[in-house]
Amino acid sequence: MTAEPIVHVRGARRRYGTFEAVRGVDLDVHRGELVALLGTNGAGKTSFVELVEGLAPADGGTVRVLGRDPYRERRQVVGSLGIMLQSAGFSGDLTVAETARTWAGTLTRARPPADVLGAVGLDHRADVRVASLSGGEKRRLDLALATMGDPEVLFLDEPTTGLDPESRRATWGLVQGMLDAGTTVLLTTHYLEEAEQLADRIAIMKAGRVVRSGSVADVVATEPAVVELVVRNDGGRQVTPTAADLPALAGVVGTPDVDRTGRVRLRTTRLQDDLFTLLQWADARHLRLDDLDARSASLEQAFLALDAAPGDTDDGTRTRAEEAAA
Ligand SMILES: Nc1ncnc2c1ncn2[C@@H]1O[C@H](COP(=O)(O)OP(=O)(O)OP(=O)(O)O)[C@@H](O)[C@H]1O
Repeated sequence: MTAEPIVHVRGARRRYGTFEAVRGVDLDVHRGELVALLGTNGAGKTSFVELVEGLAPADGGTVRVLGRDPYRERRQVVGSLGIMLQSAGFSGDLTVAETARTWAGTLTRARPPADVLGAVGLDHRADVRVASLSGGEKRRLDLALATMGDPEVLFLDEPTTGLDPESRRATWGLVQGMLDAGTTVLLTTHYLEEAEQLADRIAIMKAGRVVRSGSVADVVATEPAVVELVVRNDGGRQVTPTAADLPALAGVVGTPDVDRTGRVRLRTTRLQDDLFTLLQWADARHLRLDDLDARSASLEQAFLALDAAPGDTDDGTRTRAEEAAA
């Protein structure tokens, strides 16, 4: 039997007045797994994550963390959660060390503050006032505090925004270490590379709904691969085929494009089958496929295609755009 997911959400909804920011979201996160929530600005990620963090009540649906309602049974779960918000709002007057010690005092069990600050590379800044930290250093302090209680479940809302590439990689290493130790993580991010690096599964939100979810490979597979090539005859001379000269391809999307230089470019949902057909076609005609470049879509291409696709919002509630138009 599959163990109960650590985070289990069905049909979650959240409204601000008449505007519905979270519109029936389902999501499971299993023990030791990292799920990354992606989506453009305003997609509803933070509004959703706050429901799971127990910071706001859902206006509909079921939200469970460690088997409990994180809002109504907050006292029972809060000690097992680590929460890194987009802006934590610590007092700027305290030093980094004082902030860490104060935070440790609020936890039932806390790792030594010096260890936690060391893990995020802030040990040498311990005596600096929080107000004097750079944006990236503040993010790292937020992460240190979120992980100080060795949480079973860690919520990270854009944890590496504003970090330089080195600190970003250091953060990924720290999160990976926590995953290896069995922590369950729900992460929101705008960095697709971060999701590719860390996530077991991703969920892409758009206008309050999850429009695609699965492993990165699953999500990327929904977007056509691209094939580019130049055709030459057996004497090495370039031949410029028209789209009609090319063989029928089972997975081709749209019409193959032949540019001014004779380079053929097509998109296909059946890369292997269509490459095989093209190679057979060329072989039978004593042609060569030169400069052949066949590549699966990137996560960025899949993400942008989903964002560009028209949304389905016909359920009686208003999206932001509909609100503005009303
Ligand atoms: N307190 C609020 N009152 C009214 N509308 C809100 C409130 N908080 C968020 N919204 C709206 O809800 C929608 C979703 O916002 P949310 O912050 O959840 O998106 P997000 O995906 O986290 O965006 P970002 O990537 O920019 O952080 C947006 O249209 C936002 O303007």
